[in-house]
Amino acid sequence: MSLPERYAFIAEWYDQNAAIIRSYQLLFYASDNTVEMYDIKNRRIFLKRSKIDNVRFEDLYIGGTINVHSRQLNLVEYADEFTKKQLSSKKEKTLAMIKPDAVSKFGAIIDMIYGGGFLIANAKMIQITRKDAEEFYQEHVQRPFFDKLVRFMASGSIVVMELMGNSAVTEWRKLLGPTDSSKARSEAPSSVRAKFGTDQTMNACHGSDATETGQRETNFFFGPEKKWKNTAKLSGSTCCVIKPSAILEGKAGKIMMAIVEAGFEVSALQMFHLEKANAEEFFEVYKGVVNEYSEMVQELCSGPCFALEITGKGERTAEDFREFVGPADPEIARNLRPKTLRAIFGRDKIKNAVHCTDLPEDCPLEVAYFFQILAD
Ligand SMILES: Nc1ncnc2c1ncn2[C@@H]1O[C@H](COP(=O)(O)OP(=O)(O)OP(=O)(O)O)[C@@H](O)[C@H]1O
Repeated sequence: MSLPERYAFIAEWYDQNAAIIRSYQLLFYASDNTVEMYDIKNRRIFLKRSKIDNVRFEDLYIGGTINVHSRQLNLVEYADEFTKKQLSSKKEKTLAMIKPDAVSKFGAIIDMIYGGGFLIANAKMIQITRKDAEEFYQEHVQRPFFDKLVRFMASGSIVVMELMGNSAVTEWRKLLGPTDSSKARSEAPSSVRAKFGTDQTMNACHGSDATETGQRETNFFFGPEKKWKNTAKLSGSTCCVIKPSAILEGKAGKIMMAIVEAGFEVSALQMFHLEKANAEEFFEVYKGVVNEYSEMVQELCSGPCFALEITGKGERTAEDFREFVGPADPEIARNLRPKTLRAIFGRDKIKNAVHCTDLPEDCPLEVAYFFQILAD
């Protein structure tokens, strides 16, 4: 199907130096994936029509963020009727939740989500209370399984995700399969619940059941009203960041699976859309030390990244994980340490799949940077 020519959005950028929000009209030409921008206030062209590597048609939706020349732009509105008409029904939002029984399989589930063509716009691992679960599942309060359900939902960590895509609500429910995991195994054997569900209550994942529910439920977990406690331990752990290019290449779920298969535990997880200033601050120790510092910063803020807190090997966690990640240059890794993460998933020195904390003494700082300072 050939896509219509031009989509228009209002994009906002928070200019930290001037401490003001600047607004732009952003045009995306689908025929050649080029972007053009106008500064609305000054009525001037801001960016001549050009190709921006990491901006794809899939990333353009209201509430989404894109990175144009190290500026993180928030897409806040459609800028014309054509774009609104074309995209509002297509770019649907839904809540996906990995329930406590399947949290250990989060990598495989995230891999199925990317494989299913969804975009993950937001994600975090949290622990909810029984009261939160009662509020979330209030429509089921009269059902006989209510007590069992809310007890189960508060029994361990969960991962909540905002999925975007064409008919995301229906498509995600299709991928989930029937509510009862046994029925899923007989009727939809390749579904998420068939593969990872246990029974009728412990059925691996949740999905919103209608467009309005998708809006309400994503707002419940990602809106401004509630604060959620992440699951980071903040000690005895190390930090891993799955870089934007690896996510773009669809490798995030596979990287997570490999980490767990190697015997590590992921005790916290969150998706971040880093501003350039944050990426610079996070990589500060490499400034003036590593030649590729600017490119590393550029890569880290070029799109969403996943921050993971890694535990599971006691006092050896930091060193063992560093070993498992392998040399910074994937080419060298492929020659010397072919089983390491970077050898398998890295592309080049900058797009080397993951960052991990180098020195054990920096682990608490790096973990805290994501899970205390940046986390909401
Ligand atoms: N008959 C039942 N016995 C036990 N638990 C049930 C039963 N029916 C539903 N549940 C639990 O309550 C949840 C919500 O039920 P609902 O009918 O909304 O199912 P669903 O829409 O397939 O699942 P979800 O809303 O979690 O995506 C189910 O996912 C399951 O965990």
